[in-house]
Amino acid sequence: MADGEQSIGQVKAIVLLYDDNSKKWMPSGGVQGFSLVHLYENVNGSYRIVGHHCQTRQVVINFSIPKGLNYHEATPTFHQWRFKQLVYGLNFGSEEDAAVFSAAVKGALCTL
Ligand SMILES: CC(=O)N[C@@H](Cc1ccccc1Cl)C(=O)N1CCC[C@]12C=C[C@@H]1CC[C@@H](C(=O)N3CC[C@@H]4C=C[C@H]5[C@H](C)C[C@@H](C(=O)O)N5C(=O)[C@H]43)N1C2=O
Repeated sequence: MADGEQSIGQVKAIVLLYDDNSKKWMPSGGVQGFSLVHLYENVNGSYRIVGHHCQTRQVVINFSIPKGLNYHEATPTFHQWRFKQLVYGLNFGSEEDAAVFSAAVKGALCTL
């Protein structure tokens, strides 16, 4: 978390990237498993989705939310979005976590 940022939501989710060649969802950072995914709000009004893998502590996602992002809820526990040739997927541990995170992202999007 950079200075001037605060977490306005955190959930556990598996962070995935879609591999167009193999047509498969691959774990971001190459290691299967859950990450702690935060939605950070910056004092400058911007938002980032940042996730750290629970075992490796790697940063597996560091995504600045652009105005007008199409955040797609494919299923109650799998949400996804496209940005610059990348497709991100969040596979949540529960429908509750998914709903909490989705509400936070949609709340952020409506301020952009
Ligand atoms: C117009 C457009 O871009 N549309 C995108 C979706 C989108 C819409 C609007 C805005 C943005 C985006 Cl991104 C699209 O359709 N895309 C983006 C790339 C891939 C895909 C294309 C085809 C396949 C077909 C099926 C589905 C898929 O991938 N789904 C379904 C749910 C299901 C849930 C969980 C995961 C699980 C973790 C592993 C695996 C499993 O279940 O084994 N799996 C899945 O199979 C997961 N696809 C897609 O999402």
